[in-house]
Amino acid sequence: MISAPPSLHITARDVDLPGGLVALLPHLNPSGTWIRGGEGMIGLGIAASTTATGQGRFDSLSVFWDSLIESRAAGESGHGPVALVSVAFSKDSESASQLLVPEVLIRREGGKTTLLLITDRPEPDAQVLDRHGLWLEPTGGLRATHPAPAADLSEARLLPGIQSERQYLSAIAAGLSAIHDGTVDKLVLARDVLVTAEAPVPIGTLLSRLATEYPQTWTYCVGAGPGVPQTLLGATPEMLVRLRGTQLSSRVLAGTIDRAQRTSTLVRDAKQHREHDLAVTSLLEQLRPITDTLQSPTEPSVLQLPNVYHLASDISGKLAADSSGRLPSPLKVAEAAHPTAAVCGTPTTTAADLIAQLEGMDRGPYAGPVGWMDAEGNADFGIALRGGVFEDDVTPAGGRRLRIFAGCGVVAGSEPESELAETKVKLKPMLWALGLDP
Ligand SMILES: C=C(O[C@H]1C=CC=C(C(=O)O)[C@@H]1O)C(=O)O
Repeated sequence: MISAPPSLHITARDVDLPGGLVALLPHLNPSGTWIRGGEGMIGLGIAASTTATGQGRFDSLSVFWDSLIESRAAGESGHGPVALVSVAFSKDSESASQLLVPEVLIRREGGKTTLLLITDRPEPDAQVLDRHGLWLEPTGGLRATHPAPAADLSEARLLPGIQSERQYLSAIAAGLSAIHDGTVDKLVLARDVLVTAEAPVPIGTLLSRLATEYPQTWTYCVGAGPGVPQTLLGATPEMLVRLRGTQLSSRVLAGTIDRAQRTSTLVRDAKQHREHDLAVTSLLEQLRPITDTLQSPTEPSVLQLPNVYHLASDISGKLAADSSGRLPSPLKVAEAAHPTAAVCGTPTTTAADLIAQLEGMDRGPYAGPVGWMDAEGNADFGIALRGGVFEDDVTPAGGRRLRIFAGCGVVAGSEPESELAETKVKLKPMLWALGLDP
């Protein structure tokens, strides 16, 4: 854990980024990203960071963030810092929840690009940019100083994870028994697979592949860089909470078919709707105490991704202020919303206990909140799905191991073999980005 610097120096300027964020990614080694449809942000380096575990992980990250915002050098640019955050799924996880403030943030919104430099001491801008492989032309164009590294994934191999496919099928069968005896109504069971790469895996390249192929999703990364406990990355289609001032929105997904099938199969399937409705209900119940209004559509729509179709409900609402007029902080809202029955089950606590028993693994940040927040209380927290975690050991040739996760909602009527097949389709984006699913 790196402690907070006493004050951060922030400079901001508009820049030109002719090729956009995604084209720049392969040239860089990001410490964080959040990109969708070419907009969002790339973070480089780390100006401040912290980690937390346990029941109080949201609170610990919040306390660090509040003190960081308060102690920043005021008035330099009118811009506050931005933090990239990932929170472990479970209070019992050994994996660290992370908050990091990048030293360089390239942010693109509405076609406009802003460059933020956030340092713990005054330093020439050119020096900071050079450290991260960037150069700012006198005319305002932001350029990469290095060519993109070649990604040699020819030696990448796919290995079984903690559970074999057979064990996963048994876990689903056990989950179905718990549903039949009335212990739970829904349970989301996940499994992992392992990818080993002999050569280094350029993270910027992986992220740019995901962002290009899956533009409807949020391409996320938190933690790449020296001194950080883990690197989490992926491309999630699910938004836990998006906050803009008092406005809140969420995209709940649950109910899935392979893209090879017809959308009508999904729309007409009562089991898929039950699975979806439980996820929507859980989010609404969890957000109700901290909101003044909440609206959800009467019927879900169908979200089309290159690999799957999902039932989707876009929820919107207004945050409630407390008696002193203060809105809940972004991490408080994420904590209230997490975990929904899209990734846990119904009832939540019983489902979480069963998940821990039946999956036999630590989910780490998989299915936890991931995203960013700014000093004004705006935030995007997605759910860390369709992604994986780089393990910290590196082979002598610079090779890495990446653990990738996928899960499925199990309700009465679910069939273990179909759920296993669904996890394979959900693993596709990451495997494809790694050159393992041509
Ligand atoms: C748990 C995952 O997906 C969730 C989100 C969308 C659809 C889901 C489903 O149909 O089972 C899951 O609830 C995952 O991708 O690992």
